[in-house]
Amino acid sequence: MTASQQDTSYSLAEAMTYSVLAEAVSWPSPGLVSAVSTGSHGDMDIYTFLRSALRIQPYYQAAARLGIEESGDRTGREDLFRMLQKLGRRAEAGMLRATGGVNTHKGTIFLGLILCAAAGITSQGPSGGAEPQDICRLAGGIAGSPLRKQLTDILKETQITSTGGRAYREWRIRGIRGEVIDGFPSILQQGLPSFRSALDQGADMRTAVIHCLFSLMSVVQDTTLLNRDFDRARISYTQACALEALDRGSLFTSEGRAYIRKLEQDFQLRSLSPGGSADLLAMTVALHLWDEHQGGEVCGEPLRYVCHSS
Ligand SMILES: CC(C)(COP(=O)(O)OP(=O)(O)OC[C@H]1O[C@@H](n2cnc3c(N)ncnc32)[C@H](O[C@H]2O[C@H](COP(=O)(O)OP(=O)(O)OP(=O)(O)O)[C@@H](O)[C@H]2O)[C@@H]1O)[C@@H](O)C(=O)NCCC(=O)NCCS
Ligand SMILES: Nc1ncnc2[nH]cnc12
Repeated sequence: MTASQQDTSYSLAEAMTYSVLAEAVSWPSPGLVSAVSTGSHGDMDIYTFLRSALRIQPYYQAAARLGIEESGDRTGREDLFRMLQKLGRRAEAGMLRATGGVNTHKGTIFLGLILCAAAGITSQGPSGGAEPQDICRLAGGIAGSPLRKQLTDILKETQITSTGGRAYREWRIRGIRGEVIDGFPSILQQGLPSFRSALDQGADMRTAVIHCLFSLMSVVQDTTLLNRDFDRARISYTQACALEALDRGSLFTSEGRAYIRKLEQDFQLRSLSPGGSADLLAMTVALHLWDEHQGGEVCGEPLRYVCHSS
């Protein structure tokens, strides 16, 4: 691997880690952990997320390197996914050591490794491109087939342990797997447009991040919401609340901000935590930063949007 390719893998991973941290610290985020709240969680706070995100960064870089290497010798997408799975399990083990056994970023690891690998591949293309739609489509190409097989296998299992697996068997809700299989429609159709629209209106990073969160919450089939109470109405309720927040102007109006403050209390009372939307939010920010900087140095120099919020 050349020095330039090493630099690219580092920059991709740095932007991904920045995005995971930006998601975690931003507020108000009903039910989620932030810099000012532990949301619906009694077992983790923002410092748990800081430790977890920094532990995961080397695995994001390793995934980007796998993508860069794959783009050269074409090891084949099934082999690449198998290597990412092994990396994902090691990253999860590292996360659990860093958090004392708490699941902060299981979904963020899964999504981030696949997207970092896809971004590694596109970075080696003729244009060195980092177009979000190209990266998301490629990510779906890497993981789609094995994930569709996982869903088929779930229907044959007698003992389903994971929430996502149960949701698929009971209601055919595909959750995180569906997002990847379909090439991240929630990000491309909702998350990225709302994030960029907020930034273009002059919003600071925190405001744009939270506006994007509500945009994602309004459409995502987030099976995390089923962890505490396996009732699919929790998904539709969360989507309806997010839509209402957007209709009232999101963080851009006093009415929207007042409604969101009420949601924070309501989600804690109902023990709702939209962790899946939080994962997709982090991925949205990373795709935006990659596109802004075409895989070059992202966080090492003042960014138009990041320094805007400083
Ligand atoms: C492929 C897997 C990730 C699938 O895992 P699983 O079968 O367990 O599926 P789910 O339970 O449905 O989802 C797992 C996590 O994925 C996030 N998520 C859920 N829905 C979506 C969605 N629609 N879009 C995107 N992401 C989604 C979510 O993760 C986040 O929430 C977790 C924190 O919330 P919390 O409520 O605290 O969760 P818990 O602590 O578990 O509950 P409590 O104890 O607090 O009550 C955190 O993980 C966030 O990231 C879901 O939790 C899995 O099979 C897998 O990882 N496989 C191995 C690795 C692999 O295959 N890698 C391939 C390439 S890397
Ligand atoms: N900020 C956050 N709070 C709770 N769960 C999460 N999963 C991902 N980000 C999260």
